[in-house]
Amino acid sequence: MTAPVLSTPAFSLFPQWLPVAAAQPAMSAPWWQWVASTDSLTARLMAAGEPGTFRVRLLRQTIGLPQRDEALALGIAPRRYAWLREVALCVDETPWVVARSVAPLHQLQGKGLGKLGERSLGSWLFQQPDLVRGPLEATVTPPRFTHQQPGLSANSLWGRRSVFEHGGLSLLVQEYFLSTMADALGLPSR
Ligand SMILES: C=C(O[C@@H]1C=C(C(=O)O)C=C[C@H]1O)C(=O)O
Repeated sequence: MTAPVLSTPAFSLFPQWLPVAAAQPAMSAPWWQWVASTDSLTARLMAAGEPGTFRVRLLRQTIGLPQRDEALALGIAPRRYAWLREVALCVDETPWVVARSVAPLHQLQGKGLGKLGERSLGSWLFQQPDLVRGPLEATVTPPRFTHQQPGLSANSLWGRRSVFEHGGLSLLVQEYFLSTMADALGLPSR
């Protein structure tokens, strides 16, 4: 199926992020299963690969300024410092997904996220009984945070984002599915 919205030249006039339902006409059914799922992506990737081959590779964890669209998604001022975490979710040492998570610094106290290291943020999040996930949005624009690793950003097929709420913390999670994952699982190009 062709992409009625995403492939038109006018798409550049649309917001970068679309509600996932608005992107569905441009998305194959196999990709919809991944992009629109609301359960733990970590758990899904663990189940999709050979047992014991899933790993979170920490690319960067730091304190810095969020991108403008990230601040808007979190409802914070753009010049407000945030906790930034960038990872590659790997199966058998191959990155399948790259993710960037952003949380307002002042909400992080006592959460212990600084010590997460290469343990999955998703595994921690989905253990929280009061966890609420906001609406999913999708994009075809490649991630900016992997620009210095061209192999990663150039291979992004779909991106998605949503805000998790837990115990006074708002955490924006953005995940980009790479063509390496499509190749390994026999998924279509989009
Ligand atoms: C939100 C989840 O967490 C995943 C794990 C991440 C991490 O360790 O930084 C980041 C984003 C997600 O891809 C999930 O598993 O659904």
